[in-house]
Order: sequence, then structure tokens, then C-alpha cells
Amino acid sequence: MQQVIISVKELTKQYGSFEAVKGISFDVYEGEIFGLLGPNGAGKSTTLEIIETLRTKTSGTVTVNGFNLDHAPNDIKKIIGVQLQTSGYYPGLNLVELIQLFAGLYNRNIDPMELLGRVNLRDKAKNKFKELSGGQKQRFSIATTLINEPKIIFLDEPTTGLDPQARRNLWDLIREIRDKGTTIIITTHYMDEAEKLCDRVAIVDSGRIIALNTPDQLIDDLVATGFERPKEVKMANLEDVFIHMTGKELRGE
Ligand SMILES: Nc1ncnc2c1ncn2[C@@H]1O[C@H](COP(=O)(O)OP(=O)(O)OP(=O)(O)O)[C@@H](O)[C@H]1O
Repeated sequence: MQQVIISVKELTKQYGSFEAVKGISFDVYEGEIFGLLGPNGAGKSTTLEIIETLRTKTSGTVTVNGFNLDHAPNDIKKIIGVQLQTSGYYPGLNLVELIQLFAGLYNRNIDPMELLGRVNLRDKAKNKFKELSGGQKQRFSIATTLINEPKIIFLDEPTTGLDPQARRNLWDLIREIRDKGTTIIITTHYMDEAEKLCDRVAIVDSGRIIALNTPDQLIDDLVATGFERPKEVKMANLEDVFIHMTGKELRGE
């Protein structure tokens, strides 16, 4: 029996007269990678930011690890990890110093080099955030979400703008974090990514959830309607060519 760690019931969010979230309900299970998918403006970030305690809701109930958002937002903050906007990293500090700063804020005693090792950034320990490549920045930003040893982390479009190797590398990292027991909520516009990475996905459209299931079941349900994709005539695609020619390994970037 899977344990519910986040429960959202009839959540609404009104921006003035515009209703961005229109009564969304869903549960996230402990230890899963849960994807929120949907077109631009569907209400994904609004929903996540409400759960993260960063935005007020208009109505509805949100419970995280048994804590009610209305009564115990500080308890929720303590058990979640949220990616900072890039502007949140002090420009004068190197990666080790940034981790030490966050660890101090969270009152945690952690080894910066061990954490950097987890995200394959030991050799950049003395570099500043702005000196990192896109993939490295994402990996560092994910590392910072782990500093307070959270039960749940939120990743908003973590692979946008990355090359195919860096995306795959980040998927491996995200799976490793999940396999250690952390629940992950992720938004993405890449359906191949959601299909490979997410245990379950919710599709959000105009402020409502229009589907929620495992990627496999959603595909089977579509096929059962008689849907058929035009036959693929080639055994590989351009991404296969790219990976084959440039290698699977992550670059020095
Ligand atoms: N602070 C705000 N004030 C007014 N309207 C807002 C505000 N924030 C978001 N909105 C509107 O609410 C809707 C949902 O926005 P939201 O950012 O949650 O969508 P999203 O699904 O995360 O989109 P994207 O995929 O583009 O990130 C959009 O129409 C957006 O313009």
C-alpha cells in the first residue's frame, strides 16, 4: 500500500478575476517521481508554489507529510527542498562556500565535497556558480535542494536547455535521489522525459487536471481508443545519431 505524502484537494487560485487553478485534486505517493505536465500557463507553477508555501491559495486543502498548509507551513518548509532561482546564488562565493552558507541557514552539518560528489561537481568546488555550464548549474541547484535532507524535492523544468547527454545525466541523478527514498515532483515540457522518468504524471490544462496515471497506462488508454501513430519507417532518429557520434558520457562542459 503506497503512502500518500502530499494531498491536494479542490485547490483554487484566483489572480484578480482570473482563475488560474480551478479546483485541482491529486495525491503524491511517498518515494515516487510525480510529473506535472501541461501547456504554458496551465497553472503548474502556481500549484507547486502553493504547495511549497511560497504563494497563497484562494481555497482548498493542502497536506504535506501530515502537515496542513493552513496551520503548519513552517513544518512543511522544514521537510521540502526547492530549487532557487539562479539569481539567488551570491556571485562572490564559490560552490563550497555557497553550500556552507545554505547549510548554516538550515543549521545542518554537511560535508560540501561529499554533496558535490553526489552531483559530479567535485572538480568545480572552487568555481563560482556563474562559471558553470547549463548542466552543471542544474546539478548544483539540485544539490542545494538536498542540503536540509528533505523528504520531498520540487524541480521546475530542470532539464530545459540542456544537451542530450546532460539531460540523461540529470535523469540518472534524479532517479538516484528517488531511489534513496526522496519524493520528487517535477515539471517538464519534454514528453519523452516524463515517459522515461516519472512514475506517475498529471496533465494540467487551463487550471484543471485532465488525466492522472502512469505514463504507460495513459499510453495504453489512448491506444485502446483506436489511436494509431503514423508508422515509424526508420530504426533510429536524429537523437540516436547525435548520441552515437558524440558519445553517452557527460562532457567537461
Ligand atoms: N502573479 C500573477 N499575477 C497574475 N496572473 C498570474 C500570476 N502568476 C501566474 N499568473 C497567470 O496564471 C496562469 C498560470 O500560470 P503558471 O505560471 O502557474 O502556469 P504554468 O503552467 O507554470 O506555465 P509555464 O509552463 O509557462 O511555466 C497564467 O495564465 C499566468 O499568466
